[in-house]
Amino acid sequence: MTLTTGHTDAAQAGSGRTDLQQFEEADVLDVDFYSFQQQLTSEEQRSVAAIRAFLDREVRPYADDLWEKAQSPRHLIPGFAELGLFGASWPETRQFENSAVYRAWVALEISRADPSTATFVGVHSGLAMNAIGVGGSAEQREEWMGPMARGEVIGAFGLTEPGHGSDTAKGLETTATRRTVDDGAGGSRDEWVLNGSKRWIGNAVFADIVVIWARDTADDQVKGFIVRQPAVGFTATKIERKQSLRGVENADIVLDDVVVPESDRLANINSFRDVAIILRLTRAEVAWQAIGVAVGAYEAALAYAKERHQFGKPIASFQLVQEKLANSLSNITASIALCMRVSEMQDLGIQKDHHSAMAKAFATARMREVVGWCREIMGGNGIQLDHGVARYFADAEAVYTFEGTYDMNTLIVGRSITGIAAFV
Ligand SMILES: Cc1cc2nc3c(=O)[nH]c(=O)nc-3n(C[C@H](O)[C@H](O)[C@H](O)COP(=O)(O)OP(=O)(O)OC[C@H]3O[C@@H](n4cnc5c(N)ncnc54)[C@H](O)[C@@H]3O)c2cc1C
Repeated sequence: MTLTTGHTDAAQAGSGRTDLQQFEEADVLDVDFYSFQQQLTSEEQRSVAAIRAFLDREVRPYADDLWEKAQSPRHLIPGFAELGLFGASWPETRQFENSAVYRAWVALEISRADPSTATFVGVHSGLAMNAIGVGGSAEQREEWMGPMARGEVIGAFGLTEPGHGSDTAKGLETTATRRTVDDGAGGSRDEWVLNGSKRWIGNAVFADIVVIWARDTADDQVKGFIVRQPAVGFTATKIERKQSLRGVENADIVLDDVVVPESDRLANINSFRDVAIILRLTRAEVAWQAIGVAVGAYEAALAYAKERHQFGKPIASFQLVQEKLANSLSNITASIALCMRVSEMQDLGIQKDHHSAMAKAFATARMREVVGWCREIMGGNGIQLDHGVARYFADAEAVYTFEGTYDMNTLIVGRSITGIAAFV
């Protein structure tokens, strides 16, 4: 059934098209409202298009199902590797020279299709590969980066502990004790003994290597260790009954006298300051992931608003629904503008902790508003997986919290404004 709104503009009457048809044809349907993607090179644009097509084919149709079953999309690892999703920022593993803005759009696209899949990729390629890329020696990079880019080795990143999330820099309790042992051939070798526990560690139940952050009992500084799996004394137990990012398999980890050779200690990590370099890089990408969550919800709500009729009209014709759609697109557009600059600053080598902290706090707060409005547009159907918004609505909560909560990122910005750290 074709509906009109009774609008009688002469030009429109001449065109013979209804208000709804004109609305459908208008370019406001494109979420890249200010054509930000024009900044990508043609090679980057082609790659984003190929990734989007893969996601539409292989991820979108199954995302709700995996979410319900609380399973990671492990079967897609070869496809992701072929598309160059792993290690795209590193010269030794990238498929072509690319910008941080390109990688950011890729993060947005994956999250737009499925935030759990984006987190799975983010943990492996962002956190674990960056830990080795930033903190590893030439030999460690040589050993791990290629196999990780090809998806032959999957990584996890173990920082958070049951008692320490926001205060890991100060509070980290997991210990690393260095010792020298007889090598059985008349010489000696150095090794480390790790003890403690970790919580929320993504991919850890099936990862081939888990980067564990622990405090050196000799100098009290945080060091990083590549723990090869399986390892004696290491257990990872899947966290069940999550209600957000269910497609990410998170684990509680126990380290009970886990022995790691000195050659598997990340050679260039000397304190938590070095860990912060990794978090700065990934935090900016999580801001883009948040935009993808908002876009996914917005697109589903927009389609629904045009289909769903109440009072004899599509609900998209009601001013209050249009306000929610307009505010959602404004939030998305403002977040993209902010995050574009942060990504450009990364390429320019001038991105600081407070820049990515502001992007993460801002984009996740705007995302949370968008998923709320989009859920509301769907009425009762908004709480059911089948209608396309509920998953984004639930997933937004974890994205708001991990890689530094909204509060902590805001306080990092506050520290840069005032020179006073409110969180020590
Ligand atoms: C789905 C998911 C995946 C994750 N994946 C990983 C992973 O792969 N690896 C990993 O290491 N970690 C991971 N995390 C952990 C994540 O980084 C932490 O949850 C996050 O840092 C917050 O820590 P917390 O949950 O312990 O909360 P807490 O630190 O206990 O914070 C609780 C509340 O107190 C507030 N708060 C704390 N301190 C202050 C302060 N000084 N001022 C004001 N407010 C404050 C916080 O903002 C928050 O609202 C993951 C978490 C989730 C949910």
